[in-house]
Amino acid sequence: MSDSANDEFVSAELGRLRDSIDNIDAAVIHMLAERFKCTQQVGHLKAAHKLPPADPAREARQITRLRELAENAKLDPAFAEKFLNFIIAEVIRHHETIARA
Ligand SMILES: C=C(O[C@@H]1C=C(C(=O)O)C=C[C@H]1O)C(=O)O
Repeated sequence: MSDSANDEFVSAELGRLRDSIDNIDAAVIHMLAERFKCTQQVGHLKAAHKLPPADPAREARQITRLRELAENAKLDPAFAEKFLNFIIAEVIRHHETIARA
């Protein structure tokens, strides 16, 4: 293959893969937005019934489940756990804000 044909192939492949990455990123954002809509409702329910913002037992069950899902999907389970903990920390922050309001 000539250099210029090779450059064209590489740039078409990069474009094709980046189009998929952009679609996946959009799906992740939409799914996260839906998740936060649910967790906001949980926050209001907890505040109305004087329940604590965090539920460590529930979190432990989610982490076990997500690590297993990650392993089956060939995703690093440590990364999956860090990602879930990052999201949960933000949810708990929201719940604390709702409880104070
Ligand atoms: C959403 C909840 O509140 C918190 C946030 C969680 C989450 O984002 O998944 C899980 C447990 C709680 O610490 C819940 O209790 O279900």
